Amino acid sequence: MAKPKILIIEDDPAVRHGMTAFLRANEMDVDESDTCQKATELFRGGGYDVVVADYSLPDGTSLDLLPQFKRLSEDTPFIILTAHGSIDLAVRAIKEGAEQFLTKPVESKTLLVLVKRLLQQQRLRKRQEVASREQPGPMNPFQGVSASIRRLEEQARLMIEWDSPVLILGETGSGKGVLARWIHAQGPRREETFVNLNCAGLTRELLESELFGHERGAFTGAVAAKPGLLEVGHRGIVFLDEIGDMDPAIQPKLLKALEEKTFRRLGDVRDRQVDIRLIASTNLDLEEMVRAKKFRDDLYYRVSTLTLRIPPLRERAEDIPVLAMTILRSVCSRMGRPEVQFSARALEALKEYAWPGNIRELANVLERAMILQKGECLEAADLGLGGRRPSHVATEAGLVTLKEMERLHIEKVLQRSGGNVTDAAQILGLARRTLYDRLKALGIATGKD
Ligand SMILES: Nc1ncnc2c1ncn2[C@@H]1O[C@H](COP(=O)(O)OP(=O)(O)OP(=O)(O)O)[C@@H](O)[C@H]1O
Repeated sequence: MAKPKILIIEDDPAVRHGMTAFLRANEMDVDESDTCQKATELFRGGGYDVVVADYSLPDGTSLDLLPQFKRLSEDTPFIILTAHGSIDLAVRAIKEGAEQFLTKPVESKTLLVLVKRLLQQQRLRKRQEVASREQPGPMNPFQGVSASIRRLEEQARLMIEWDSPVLILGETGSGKGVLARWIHAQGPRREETFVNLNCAGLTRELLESELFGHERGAFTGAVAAKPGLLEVGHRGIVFLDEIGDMDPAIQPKLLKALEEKTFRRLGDVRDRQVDIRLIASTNLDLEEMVRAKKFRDDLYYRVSTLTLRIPPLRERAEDIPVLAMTILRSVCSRMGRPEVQFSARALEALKEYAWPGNIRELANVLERAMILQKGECLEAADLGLGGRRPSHVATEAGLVTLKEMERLHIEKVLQRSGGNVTDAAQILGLARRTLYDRLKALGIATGKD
């Protein structure tokens, strides 16, 4: 990954060299200028992530540069340094669009922290922009014509207004998260936060501190206090994915938060008030887990007040064409390609296949097909379903071969890591090379690393 690129504009050589050397030693790419003119030339070349400029320069001030630079690149943060900490100047600088104002002498470490924070904010902003462009609104979880999906929509609409918890049941990849987001977007809490947490694979300590937060010193490594998701989601919706995997020791605390609307951060002595709507989901049989005493019955009764069950794709094959076309359209637009159609045979193949990984698997198959084929029509052979098991062979719901399970699991982890193979390999406990070999053997395309 390219290093962040910083432009330092400072006419005092000692100060300039000091800042440059320190930022370079901290993995940043630094260009220097001692005048406004040279800085303008450099900045026009583009690609700067942060500008650090002394106020007073031999041929002008950084307030002369600021509006020009903002016109050229509005998103590049601008830090102004000055020897005279004047409130007036600071107010003008901020009004003109400067992100920060620092009084000299500036400690290198302070500058580094500030630059890093601005870089992080910039990254976050970009990610949010991308996300909002990719998803103009929440996805429609009820695409299709089947009676079961219409029934699900009717039931879900009845549940929107209330504060009672909702339990969403469904196989892996069937769209439980999409439905939870839809409920949030339609309901009275839509302006408030939606936070989600996957309870699977987290140690008890981590899950507890993620949910309830902790005070400083609550455990080794708790160097600062941190609010939990219940606090962050106050007034909004907390979506707990895979609640069946929640450690039994945490379950009574969650029940207390739901029933009494209070909870306690780890290491804290006082209760805090919280108002959340809980949406939980699982692909496990929670009732069976209650019978087997693996899940608390009181929590089960509380979270399952309102239950929605998403049918697996293979039970609503008539919905597959609509879903596939919607997903294909969004893949094309993400890739900047003109719209692609399915051949009649390809649609048949999609309907015949069992889809043990449900909509997630469908989306992955279509994305891979689009990466590998460049024409205007997707044929059955382009889908690569040949080696996979058609629906009439999958005799019992959810029963798949070990190889299919491996493929599904890898696809799921890749999805969670945003397609990043290095991160996925780490989650799977594999060497990156080994994961690449498995991807090749299973015919999984990633599109990026
Ligand atoms: N109605 C839909 N339209 C388009 N894409 C969808 C739809 N439902 C789900 N998807 C896509 O399928 C994938 C899986 O969806 P989601 O994460 O909601 O499933 P899930 O049931 O919560 O999965 P898991 O059991 O792994 O938690 C996501 O990439 C999502 O974008």
